[in-house]
Amino acid sequence: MVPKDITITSYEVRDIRFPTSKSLDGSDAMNKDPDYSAAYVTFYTDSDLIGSGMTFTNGRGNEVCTVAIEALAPKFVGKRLSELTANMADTHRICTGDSQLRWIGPEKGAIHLATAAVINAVWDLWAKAAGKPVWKLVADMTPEEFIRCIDFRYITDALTPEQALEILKANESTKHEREAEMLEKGYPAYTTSAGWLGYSDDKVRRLVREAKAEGFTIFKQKVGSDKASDVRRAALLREEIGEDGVLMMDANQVWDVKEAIDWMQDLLPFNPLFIEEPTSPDDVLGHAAIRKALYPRTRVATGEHIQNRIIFKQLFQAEAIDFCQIDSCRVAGVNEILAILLMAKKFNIPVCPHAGGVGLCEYVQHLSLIDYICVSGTTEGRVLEYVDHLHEHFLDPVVMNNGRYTAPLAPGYSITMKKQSIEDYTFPTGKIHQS
Ligand SMILES: C[C@H](O)[C@@H](O)[C@@H](O)[C@H](O)C(=O)O
Ligand SMILES: [Mg+2]
Repeated sequence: MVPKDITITSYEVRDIRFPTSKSLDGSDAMNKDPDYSAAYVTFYTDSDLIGSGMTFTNGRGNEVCTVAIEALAPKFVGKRLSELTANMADTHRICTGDSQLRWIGPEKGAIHLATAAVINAVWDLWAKAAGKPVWKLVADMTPEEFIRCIDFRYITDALTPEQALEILKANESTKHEREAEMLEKGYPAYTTSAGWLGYSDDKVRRLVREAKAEGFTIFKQKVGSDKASDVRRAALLREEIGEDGVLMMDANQVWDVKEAIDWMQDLLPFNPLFIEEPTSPDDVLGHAAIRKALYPRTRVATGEHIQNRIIFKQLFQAEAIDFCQIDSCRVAGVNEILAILLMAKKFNIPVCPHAGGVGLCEYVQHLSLIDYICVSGTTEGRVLEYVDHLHEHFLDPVVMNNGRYTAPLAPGYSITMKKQSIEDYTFPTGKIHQS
């Protein structure tokens, strides 16, 4: 039974790790043997409902993030859901404005990853209480309710609340058409999981063929470790996907600015749509320089390590990127994402969310639907990342159909893990970690 207003009564934090390094799933030039991990929080309430949230890390990063979540979660105990959701911008500041903690951010690093976990858990609870998936909860908001979720501090020089309202109001009367279209067709996706760096050429070839048979036409290749093998792999991928297939490349931050420009000269003949994370995520002007040197032969994408809305603002202002790859749990959850979606719309940059990790596909399907239905109003030039790993651990896993995400219908944020998976993969006590 769901009482009229529910109260958070306690929380639990888990360090959940999946040994993906054994198969090199998720491997790239910077993260050679990642263990996909979730620093996972559950809010228990005085009802049957629970709020689930997580942030993504690789392996031992979980040790730090679970402690950071422990520092934030107690602030939510005793709070009524209605008081947290009445003004989500204020709820954001419960985490980002605590002067006992703010010094270790602000709004970046482990404390911000932890903020994402707890804020997303509130969204999960809110949506479950409303009986809707998160995307629908947001799609049903008025423009005024939508912008009440956003902390506009530090971004009003690029986007004012009034301008945000204007964007949302312009889409209001046609929202239901786009919602119906998404329910019918789903959101277009690309796959990264055929192209992990540590896979053999034979495995890549087999996985590309399988993905093509499943309806995928857009593929991402990992680059940046060894130029000769990048070129060989790119030729293999082009051969498999043909000139009509779309190829993306991802360097995961391994290069200096000039090195990125030079290295890409040998890969440009394979016609990559973009080069992702060519250099440090903090280097706004470096991205701008790389973009200037390579445009229009290829474009620049980044976002999975962009720490907050402020850096996204600067990337937009500096014309440093062509694709904005929001990450659902690096910035502070749905609230901050809404701010970034609106800025991207204003600067006319397509949003193609990052999803290479555990739970990220489950999260971002909601965000792309919100983007399409409420903010951008188009899927043109937009495609949502998909990786084919670990979905079986979630109660409401993503459902793919012909290379598209099917709109999720279950109430919540699709991020609640199965009890057995939580037990088995909790580090170090879970059964999976005993051998
Ligand atoms: C370690 C991870 O698998 C990354 O390689 C992954 O997030 C990747 O950058 C991506 O774009 O999906
Ligand atoms: Mg990437």
